[in-house]
Amino acid sequence: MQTQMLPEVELVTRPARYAKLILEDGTQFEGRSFGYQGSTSGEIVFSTGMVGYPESLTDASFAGQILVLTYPLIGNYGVPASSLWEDEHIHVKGLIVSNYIDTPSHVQSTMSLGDWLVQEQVPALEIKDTRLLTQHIRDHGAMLGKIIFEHDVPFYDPNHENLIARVSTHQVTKYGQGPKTLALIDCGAKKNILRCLLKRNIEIVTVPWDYDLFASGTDFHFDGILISNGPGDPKQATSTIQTLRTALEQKVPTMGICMGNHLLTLAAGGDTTKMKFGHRSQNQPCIMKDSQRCYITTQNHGFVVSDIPPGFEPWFTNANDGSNEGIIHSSQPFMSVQFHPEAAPGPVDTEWVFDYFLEKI
Ligand SMILES: NC(=O)CC[C@H](N)C(=O)O
Repeated sequence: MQTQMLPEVELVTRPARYAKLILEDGTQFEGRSFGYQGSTSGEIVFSTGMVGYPESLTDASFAGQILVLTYPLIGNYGVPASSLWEDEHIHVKGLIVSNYIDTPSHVQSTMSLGDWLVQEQVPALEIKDTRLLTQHIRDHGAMLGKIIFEHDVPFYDPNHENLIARVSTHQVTKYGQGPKTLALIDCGAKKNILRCLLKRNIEIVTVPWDYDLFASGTDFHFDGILISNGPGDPKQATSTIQTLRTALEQKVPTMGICMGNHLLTLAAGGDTTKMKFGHRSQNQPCIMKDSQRCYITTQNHGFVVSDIPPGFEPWFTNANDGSNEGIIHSSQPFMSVQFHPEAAPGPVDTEWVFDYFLEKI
C-alpha cells in the first residue's frame, strides 16, 4: 500500500490584537480582533441564527448596527462569491462572535471571513461570552455600543439618522420581463427579493426610496408596488410614506416586507414602536390569521407595528411574544409581512407570499 504525502501547508500566524467592546451602560468585554483594526460604534443587536453570516452581514437593514452572533462557531464555511451576497458590500458596523474559525472549508468559499472583514474595513471581535452579552441586552434592552482599539469614538445611534437614504439605490432600473410591472421601492432591498421576483415572470422596476411614483414625469407604468426591507427607524422615511399614502388612495396593489410592513402601517394611519431587543434569527414562529398554521420565518427587525391601521387586520402573529408579524386589508389588495419571505438566510416556507400578492396584480 502506498502512503500519500499530504501537501505542505503554509501556516500564516497573525499577531493577536485585543480591543474592548463597551456598552452604553458602561459594561465592558475584552475581545480578540479578527477583522479590521479600527474603532467603531453603533447599536448592538444579536442574532440567534445558526447559519447565514454572509447574507446577514450584507443585509442593508443592519446598517449602523454592531451584530452579535450567538451561534458559537462562525467562519467555518468562509465567504461565497459576491453573487450570493445580499448587497455589494458589508453593512454591519462591527461583528462580535464567540469562536472565529480561520480555516474555512466549503466548496463555495472564496476567502476567509477575517480577510473579508479586513478588506471591507469592518472591525470584529471574539469575546467568548456572547451568551452573557446577549442575556445582558435581553434583560436591559437594545443599547448602543462601541469597539475600541487605541482611539476612542463617540456612541452613535443609527435610529436618529435617515439610513434608508444612505443605502437606497439612486437610479431607476428595469429587470426581467412579463405581462405586468412591479415597482420595487428600494429602502435597502436584499438581493434575494429581486431573485425571488425574477423567477415569477414579471417586470420589476426598482426605484429610490424617495422616488415619486405618482409624479407626472414618471415614464413607466406599474401595476403594483413592493416596499423592501431597510435600516433604522421607519418614521425617518417620510417620502416613502407619502408615496404609499397616494398608492393607498389610488388603490394600487401594495405589499411590504419588514421595513415595508412598517411603512405601509404608517401610511395607512397605524403606528410603529421600538421593541425591547427585536427579532433576529431564522426560527421565528408566525401564526397566520384564521388558522392554526405556524410558519417558521427569517427575521431581522427592531421596530414593530404597535397599532394596526384602520381597515387592516393582523395577518400573522408571533407565536413567541404575540407581536404583530404582518397586516392585510380586509377588502383591498394591501398587505405586508414583518418576516422575510425571500429568506436568505433561512427557511423558504413563506415564499408563497410573493405568489399570493402577485395574483392580486
Ligand atoms: N429588516 C428590516 O427591514 C428592518 C426594519 C427596521 N429597520 C427594524 O429594525 O425594525
